[in-house]
Amino acid sequence: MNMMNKPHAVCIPFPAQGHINPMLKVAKILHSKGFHITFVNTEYNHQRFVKSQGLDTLNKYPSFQFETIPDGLPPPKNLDVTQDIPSLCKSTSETCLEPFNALLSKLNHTSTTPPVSCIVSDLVMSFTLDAADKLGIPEVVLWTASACGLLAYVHYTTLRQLGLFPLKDSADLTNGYLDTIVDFIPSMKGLRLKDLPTFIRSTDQNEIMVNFCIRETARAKKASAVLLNTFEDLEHQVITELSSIYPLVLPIGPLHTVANNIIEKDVTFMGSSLWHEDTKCLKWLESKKANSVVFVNFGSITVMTPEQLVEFSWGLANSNQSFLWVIRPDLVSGDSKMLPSGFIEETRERGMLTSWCPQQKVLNHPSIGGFLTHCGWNSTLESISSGVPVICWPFFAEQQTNCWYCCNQWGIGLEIDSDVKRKQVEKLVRYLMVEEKGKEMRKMAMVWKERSESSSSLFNIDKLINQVLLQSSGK
Ligand SMILES: O=c1ccn([C@@H]2O[C@H](COP(=O)(O)OP(=O)(O)O[C@H]3O[C@H](CO)[C@@H](O)[C@H](O)[C@H]3O)[C@@H](O)[C@H]2O)c(=O)[nH]1
Repeated sequence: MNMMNKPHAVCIPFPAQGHINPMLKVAKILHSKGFHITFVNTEYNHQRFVKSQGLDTLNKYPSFQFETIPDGLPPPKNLDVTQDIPSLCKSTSETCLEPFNALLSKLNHTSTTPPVSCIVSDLVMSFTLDAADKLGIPEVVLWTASACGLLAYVHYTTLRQLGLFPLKDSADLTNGYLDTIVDFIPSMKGLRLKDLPTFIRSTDQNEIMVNFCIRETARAKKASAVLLNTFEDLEHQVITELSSIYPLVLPIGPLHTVANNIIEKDVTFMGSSLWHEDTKCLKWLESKKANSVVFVNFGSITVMTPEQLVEFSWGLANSNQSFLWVIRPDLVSGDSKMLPSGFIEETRERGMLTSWCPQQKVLNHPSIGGFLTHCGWNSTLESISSGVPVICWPFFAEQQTNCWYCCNQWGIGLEIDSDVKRKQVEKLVRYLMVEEKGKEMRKMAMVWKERSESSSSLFNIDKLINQVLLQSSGK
């Protein structure tokens, strides 16, 4: 197709690793289907992206270009950290519309680029809907977390109406109140308040994240479609419920495996990590027996205390199992970030530590038998599509909801108490890796892997392109 006649999708993720990964997959899929792509990062993340991927890689294809807008925050001192999420939510919603409008106008006045015909935005960047409105082009929004997470956020308003948010007293955080069963969210019976996205655990009715989530999930109703990085079998009831709330809901996941079926070789070269990936661990995994290694990784945002680091360390050491543990440079809060003395010596023969790894490749390695995870949605879905059961230590946001589904609905998860203790880590790791029940969970995870491969997501991607993006742009 002549370059100037191509439909042109501007893809804009929320500026965090767990959002960039799935958006880049969508962008690559659309590129393979003939779209010209402009991928918009924040200036800060683009610098990190250039550092980890290399400028040549990013500039390789004229029909897949990168642009930036400022995030509205002062630049962090360190180039390798995840920025504060509430601050990013506030600043993107308050400051990004103007530079985004200016960027769209620039693209529309560039003679070598086809006019922008649609926007694919993160659902939590709803300022972009105003930009699409101004240009009279369609916008679809991508929800990068679980469908159950989205439905729970949609019901934040109900929690407020019922007086369950804000909490009456901070004592409610510890006195058992969070065990209250929530019975008013259709298709999500049996969850407790503590299984809902964590931002409602506050006595402040102006809590930034609660108000942000209420606003963004409501504004998404204006989009032409809501894309979900999940698959029908996994979250059927929740997806049906969401379809009664939003005009068009399209499950198109797991994006990382669906994309493998579609993406042309040309753009597979480009990774999406903001950190440099250490690939030595893949070699190390080669030396291990099938299903014998626990993979430990808490995503890009989780922060733990030095005490929690110590409990995990001794729990892993005492389990006597092999492990690959990713400790991000900013994983531990405070000044004392040391692993406990004696830990390295004790685990030298069976433990490997690194600071960032190619996670999907690791999870697909035959040596991996279990995943100790924070239950970020990408990690959960990557584990499911690799047939690997999980031990969950949810940190914040909708990770608690994902954990509940892993443990109570999908049969692939065990939960570690938030106040983590070494004894429980040791016990659950051994349970998963050695005991019969753990083997059953691994079989269940394999069932989900197969179901994820035969999902209707490919059909939904065609529907997205033919009935939404191309229809409305007249291409
Ligand atoms: O060493 C590593 C560590 C992580 N990853 C990748 O980084 C992503 C991490 O995403 P996720 O597991 O979802 O964790 P977070 O970074 O914490 O994700 C944020 O975004 C998710 C999607 O919206 C939400 O589900 C989470 O709650 C939110 O914290 C995944 O694709 C991983 O494969 C790597 O490639 N290498």
